[in-house]
Amino acid sequence: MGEHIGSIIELTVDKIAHGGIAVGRLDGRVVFVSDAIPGETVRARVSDDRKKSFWRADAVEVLQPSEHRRDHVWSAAAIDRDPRGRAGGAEFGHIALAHQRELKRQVLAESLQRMAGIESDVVVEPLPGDPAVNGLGWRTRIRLHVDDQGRLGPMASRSHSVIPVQDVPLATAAVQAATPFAERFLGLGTLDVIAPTTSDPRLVIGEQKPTVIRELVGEREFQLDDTGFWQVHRSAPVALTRAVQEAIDPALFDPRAENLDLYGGVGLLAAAVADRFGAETRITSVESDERATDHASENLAEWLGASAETGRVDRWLRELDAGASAADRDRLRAATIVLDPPRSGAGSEVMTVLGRLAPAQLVYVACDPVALARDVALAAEAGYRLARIRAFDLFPHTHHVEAVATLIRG
Ligand SMILES: C[S@@+](CC[C@H](N)C(=O)[O-])C[C@H]1O[C@@H](n2cnc3c(N)ncnc32)[C@H](O)[C@@H]1O
Repeated sequence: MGEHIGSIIELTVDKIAHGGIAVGRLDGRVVFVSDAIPGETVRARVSDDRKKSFWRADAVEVLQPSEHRRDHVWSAAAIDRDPRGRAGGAEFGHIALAHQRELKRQVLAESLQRMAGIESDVVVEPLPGDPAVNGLGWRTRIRLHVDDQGRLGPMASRSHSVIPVQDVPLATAAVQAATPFAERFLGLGTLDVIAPTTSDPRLVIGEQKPTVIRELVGEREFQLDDTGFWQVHRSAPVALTRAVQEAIDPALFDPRAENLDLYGGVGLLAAAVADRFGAETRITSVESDERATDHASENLAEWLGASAETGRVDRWLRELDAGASAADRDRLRAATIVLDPPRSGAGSEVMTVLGRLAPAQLVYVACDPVALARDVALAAEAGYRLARIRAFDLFPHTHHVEAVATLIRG
């Protein structure tokens, strides 16, 4: 093993796998090929032959292009570059935008089918305005790294080397204009460029101390740290607010129940729930980052029944489960629980406790289709069924997709 690395193979790829990599076969062996589109015949350079069952390779030449192939939206990531020198973060940039959504749909539908036994007719919806600008200019935040000459760039898509760039076309015009491409940052690890909705763009250099910024979602303002989590697409906070509001079955919603917003960040989705169901709404937002919880407390201050607590969701739920009185359990059974976990998903411990608490409905916001499908399958073991699912292209030109699923008992 190792003797095939660097060799050029020719193959046709026929499907897309989780992670946005195309899959083909060579002499019966599965090969995961980056920068290829299902249906294409490509020449690819083998990058990993350590496993018996599959190899990895990077497309270097397209022999029979897909009708969906386009010039890459980012020259720094294009196929004419050596694979090790291609910028990461836009791995679908060579695919027509509508077809990117179709490939994301396939991955989501296939994950639900394979892991949870669910046939779904989910579609991936573009965010308003994106198709008209070919899915560019959406990132309100970028993280760039510094190379050994102090230049700025993303990591290469398949290595840990920094690829110096002169543009970041997925970023908003404000972020692009504020990015100091010509400057040198020798010795500094990272540079974040952030364009908040209420103030000028700002740079966060290395491990700089956090500064409080404000973001507008519709008419509502949220405070947060410039180093903290916020949805990246300029339209994502509004889109997810509406999607979560619509995902809640009002017939199952009880404003006086023990409603929860798990993995709550600075309270965006707790506010979405309280905004929809009014001043009486009780909801607790749970988040592990203490500073984010402090901001959430401020952001939720107008609702008397809304609060924010710092805690790891698994531990917090375990303690809730262990200490709940009969009356608490009734309020939890009547609850709507929104959860928006990181990429790894909620996982079995959290889903098991949720199953025991048996809330009326779960609204699961997911940024990873496989983690979602696994957790939907775990919820099914606890008696929940997938009542509704929508998916959104919150990350055009990447393989990422966001889904909002409603799970109800019975
Ligand atoms: C995908 S973000 C969602 C934040 C929020 N719902 C929003 O839309 O702005 C996930 C959040 O979960 C937090 N988090 C990650 N792991 C956690 C854990 N085990 N327990 C609690 N919070 C966690 C992160 O700090 C982050 O704020």
